[in-house]
Amino acid sequence: MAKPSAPVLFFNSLSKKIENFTPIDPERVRLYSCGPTVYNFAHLGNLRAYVFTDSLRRMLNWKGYPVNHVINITDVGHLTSDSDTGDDKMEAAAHKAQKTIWDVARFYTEAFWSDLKNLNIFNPTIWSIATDHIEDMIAFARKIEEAGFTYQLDSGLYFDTSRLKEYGLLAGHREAEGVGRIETVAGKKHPADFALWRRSSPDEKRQMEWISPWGPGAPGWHLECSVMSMKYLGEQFDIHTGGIDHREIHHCNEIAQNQAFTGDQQKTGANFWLHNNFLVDRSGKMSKSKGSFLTLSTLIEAGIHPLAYRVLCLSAHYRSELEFSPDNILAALTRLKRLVIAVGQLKKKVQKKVVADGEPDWLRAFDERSFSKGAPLDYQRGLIEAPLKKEALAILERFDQAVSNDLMLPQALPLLEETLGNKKLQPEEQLRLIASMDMILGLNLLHLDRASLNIRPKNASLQENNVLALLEERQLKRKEKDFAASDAIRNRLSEAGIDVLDGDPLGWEWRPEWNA
Ligand SMILES: Nc1ncnc2c1ncn2[C@@H]1O[C@H](COP(=O)(O)OP(=O)(O)OP(=O)(O)O)[C@@H](O)[C@H]1O
Ligand SMILES: [Zn+2]
Repeated sequence: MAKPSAPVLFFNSLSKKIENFTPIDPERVRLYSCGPTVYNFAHLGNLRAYVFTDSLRRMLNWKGYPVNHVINITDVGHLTSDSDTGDDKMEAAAHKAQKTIWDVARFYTEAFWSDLKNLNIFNPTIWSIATDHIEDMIAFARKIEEAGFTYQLDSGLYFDTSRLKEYGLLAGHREAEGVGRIETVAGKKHPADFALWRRSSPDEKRQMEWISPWGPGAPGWHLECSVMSMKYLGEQFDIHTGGIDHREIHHCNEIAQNQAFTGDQQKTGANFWLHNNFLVDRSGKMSKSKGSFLTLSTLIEAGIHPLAYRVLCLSAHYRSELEFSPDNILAALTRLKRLVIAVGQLKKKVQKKVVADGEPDWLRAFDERSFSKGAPLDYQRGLIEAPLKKEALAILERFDQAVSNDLMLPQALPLLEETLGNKKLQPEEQLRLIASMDMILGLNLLHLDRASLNIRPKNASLQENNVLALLEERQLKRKEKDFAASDAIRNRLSEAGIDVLDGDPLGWEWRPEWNA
């Protein structure tokens, strides 16, 4: 366990209060995050949810806790509406693409994993795939049925929410706006009741179908998260995460299922329920159902490094809305570039001073591969932080307080710049501080270099070396005071999607132009 430090506090959606976090078992924090429905590419909003869970897990590891993290992949059962109406998202996507659901699921799961890698998000301890757990789901639903919490309709097996003393705790109460909004299915006793099993109708031809005691069909979407979280993390675990759109229905239903299954209406599945707010753009919540949406590939194709999006996410607290705009993402890219260039300069100074050849040991300890399995980071922190003196420790303490206080990353992030600008610190101390903080921020600052950040926009009609040659020519014209020629070059670059930055103190002379 790391040395005494700020207590970890989280806003718990269950109590709607900030609470002190103590793990059920200090030897292993158990964390479950609702995963994506793999019927399309993840949009930037979806990815915000996973930057959040990754930061959460990194913070817990940094604080000395080992973390057992499970994320599911929903490849079955999710309808276009969170209640039990609308099309099955996976079936509809497969029909449209004229592919099998399995092919669609595999394709978008891999695309999702690739996005996570580009965002420097660690793999969880377990990826649990919904369709690998159908037998478990049937057994779980049977137990709920035997306990008398269900009723059957032609369309399937339904959960009777009136059997619970307190359904909808997360949403506020039973008739809370979210719960009351649910559209109804014919025969349901209460609008909030939900399907545990959706029976295929005789005239329906579904690609994904399993035999069950309630006829052929597919599990209701909410079932998988109860089943897989309990299977891998136990009946009551530490933290459950998801976007706030899951708070009113999906998570209320998970809790209802957990309580019916265990027979204990005090149990809530997880002690802490944490919800990230939305990424929004001018038209509101970024959403797949809107048709066109932004993905990480959209950014990369525009010449924007994916970690600029991580910087953007870190700049807002996870419980606040975050606005996406071309200006915001380009500002985040500039911030990332400035950090990378400054850390690169620092690294050169340190390497020259400490050893003539090769990296010092503590820098080698900063290898993300060695801490990507959910293990605590005590050993790495020990090596990195051991020689820090008062001034540096004071910054580290402020960083600790920010990250421990309900993951206040927008307060933690500027401490990078503060460290880099602090003249009282030795370069080595600065670099050690950055290394420690980046274990949570995940910006890969010690390994990125300036060249890797200059991604040429896909549509740019110029090659990288042409850009540089034109920039040099422009500098020459400016020196010769031939401003007409220099402006002409600027315009030419602009037409090619390149925005020239004059007077950039770090000498990063261009950035992609982008108008989404
Ligand atoms: N705009 C957003 N901002 C932040 N998180 C979001 C946003 N939209 C969805 N999420 C979260 O992304 C995660 C993955 O969601 P999932 O793949 O089920 O999305 P979806 O419901 O298909 O997407 P959409 O809501 O766009 O149709 C969930 O935790 C969800 O709450
Ligand atoms: Zn879920």
